[in-house]
Amino acid sequence: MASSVAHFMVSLGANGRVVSHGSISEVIEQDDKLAAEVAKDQEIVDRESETAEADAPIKTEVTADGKLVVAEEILVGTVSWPAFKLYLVSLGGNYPLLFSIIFVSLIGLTDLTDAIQTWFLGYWASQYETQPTSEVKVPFYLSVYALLLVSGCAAYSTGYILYIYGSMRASRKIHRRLIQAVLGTTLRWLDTTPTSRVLTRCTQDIQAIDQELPQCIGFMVELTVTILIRLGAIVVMTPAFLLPGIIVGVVGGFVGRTYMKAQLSVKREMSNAKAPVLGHFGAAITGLTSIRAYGAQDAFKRESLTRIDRYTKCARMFYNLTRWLSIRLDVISALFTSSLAAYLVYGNSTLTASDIGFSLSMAVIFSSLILWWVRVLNDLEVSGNSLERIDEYINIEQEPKSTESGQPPAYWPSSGDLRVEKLSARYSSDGPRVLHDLSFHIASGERVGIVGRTGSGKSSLTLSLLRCIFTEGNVYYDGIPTSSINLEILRSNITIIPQMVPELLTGTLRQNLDPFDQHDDATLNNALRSAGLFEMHNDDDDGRLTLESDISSGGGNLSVGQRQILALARAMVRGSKLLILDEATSAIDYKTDTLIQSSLRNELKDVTQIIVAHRLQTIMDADKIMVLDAGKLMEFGSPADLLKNDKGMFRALVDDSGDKDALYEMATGKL
Ligand SMILES: Nc1ncnc2c1ncn2[C@@H]1O[C@H](COP(=O)(O)OP(=O)(O)OP(=O)(O)O)[C@@H](O)[C@H]1O
Repeated sequence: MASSVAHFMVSLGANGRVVSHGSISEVIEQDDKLAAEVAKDQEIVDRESETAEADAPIKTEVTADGKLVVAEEILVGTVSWPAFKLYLVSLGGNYPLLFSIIFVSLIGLTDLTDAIQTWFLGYWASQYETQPTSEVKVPFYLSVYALLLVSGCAAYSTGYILYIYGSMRASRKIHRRLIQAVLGTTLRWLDTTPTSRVLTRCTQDIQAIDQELPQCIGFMVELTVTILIRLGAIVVMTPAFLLPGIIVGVVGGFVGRTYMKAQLSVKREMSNAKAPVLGHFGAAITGLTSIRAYGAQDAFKRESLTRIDRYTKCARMFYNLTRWLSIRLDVISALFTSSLAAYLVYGNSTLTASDIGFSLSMAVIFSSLILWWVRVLNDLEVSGNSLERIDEYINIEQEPKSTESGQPPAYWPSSGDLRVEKLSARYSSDGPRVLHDLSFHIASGERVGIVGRTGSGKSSLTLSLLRCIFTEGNVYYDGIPTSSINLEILRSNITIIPQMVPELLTGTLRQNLDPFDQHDDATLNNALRSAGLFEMHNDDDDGRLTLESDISSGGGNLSVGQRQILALARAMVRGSKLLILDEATSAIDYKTDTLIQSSLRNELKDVTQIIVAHRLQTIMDADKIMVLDAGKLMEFGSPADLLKNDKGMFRALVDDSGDKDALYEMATGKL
């Protein structure tokens, strides 16, 4: 594979030592083992390229069906009532209405006592104008003032403590529902939704629900109540200012709406412009070595600056819009306050000096709060969009939930007997069928190899056994139809090693093999041995893997082959009656693969094994072989029987293989 680009080659042994080095032909000459592997590799590459060419029309057809359509992301401007209701209901627990009334009343009480305090100070001061100083009952006024302060504080803290508890409950509840919805969704939804989008919902959007949204709602309630109480106080003192007050509110609201509409598209543009800046930066960091190697630093810098410029333009516009809003609202509030002041000072008002002072103080606060109100409303809409998006995810399609009747008898499954009748499958309810009326029977403990061209439906068959995709027909596992069993029970009784690179978790090898600490060391070590891990290195190797070896996130510190071996060991430890291996040993060398297959054969005798393999050697000694083509079952029988059929597909596959003779020997050796 490397021969077209490499001039120099280094061959490494299992212990990481250099076995031979030099030009490609020299190394191959020196190392017989490598020479044999190169020859085999070449055959596989040749065969695969032939298969790929033959498969090309199928692939195009598949793409033309457009089965995998990534769902479009919804960007909403205003928060819809259902989404808002979700939050309010979670906030108030079992009594959302009562909760809202109590919270708003307590905040109202706080504001009322605050307004009365200001008025009371004026009233107290006015006593000195009508009575001699010595007759003013200072302890009385001081006590009333202190009482007002204390009751204001008490109402505010009670209201907020209640609210904080409510918002924590809402966060927890919404988070739990989101995670449950994502974990319980269909494979189809996961297929069509990019992981990054799910991550954003579970991190950025949840963060908005944890922090910004409750803050905004709390502020909004507080500001609205404060504004109404201040306006009410002005109107009580100067009823003529009811109309101007309402006009200020309406004009302020109108300016605020205009601002919000304009800034929404600017903000959207800003976030569109931000992603490319971060994306480009991330790509530059990842590809730093290549950038330096090709001397492309300047080009990258230029591109980065162009993207930053685009972002800055939007950010500047956003800043200007904020200025636009502040100037208008400041002018409106200044007009309101100054006209009220002019009326109170020069009009024929009968108010006392302290009442005039009180009214003016209320007017200043009232008009300054309008700007805040608009800003908080805007923030509420932004964080409300997160709520909207989470609400959308909470309502995504779900797999069937567990029911009482889906509980199988305690003895189930006592065997790995699998009977499939007229099984058809599709990836979406309206998508094309990928499996067509498959019927077969696999007796308990049998090893069945599945072969077929790329796209023939091998992986789809394994997925339909686990009910991961839409199926029709019947599958009986140990005599019970899988469609009648709760999904979690069905899946916990079938072990599958899927086609992709196995995922491992950060922790020790032991935690990966036995996450619930249910097995002893002997069982775990046996599984590792059977899976072929100890075959890969000598006992005295420094880097030898043991149960205590650390595994980094995703198994990043292990080779793909080692990860596959661990996945196999994990499957052995689980002890299911049905084991499905979907190209589980594709990254493992021939020798280790042979060893794994023999231990699968010898140690898992009573386990039904379904093996999808890309090497015919892996499944040549299976009890039965299933040949699939375009989702149809073409052949099913023992390898020896299938080889007898001159026109058979399996026979053709074996005859095309470079190892034809060895394969025949393996198949007939079983006879
Ligand atoms: N996630 C998916 N969504 C929609 N269609 C799919 C999906 N995965 C596979 N298919 C389609 O199902 C059919 C069977 O694919 P499948 O992956 O089962 O084949 P396979 O035999 O396992 O191929 P390979 O050997 O390459 O793994 C193909 O037509 C393929 O396009």
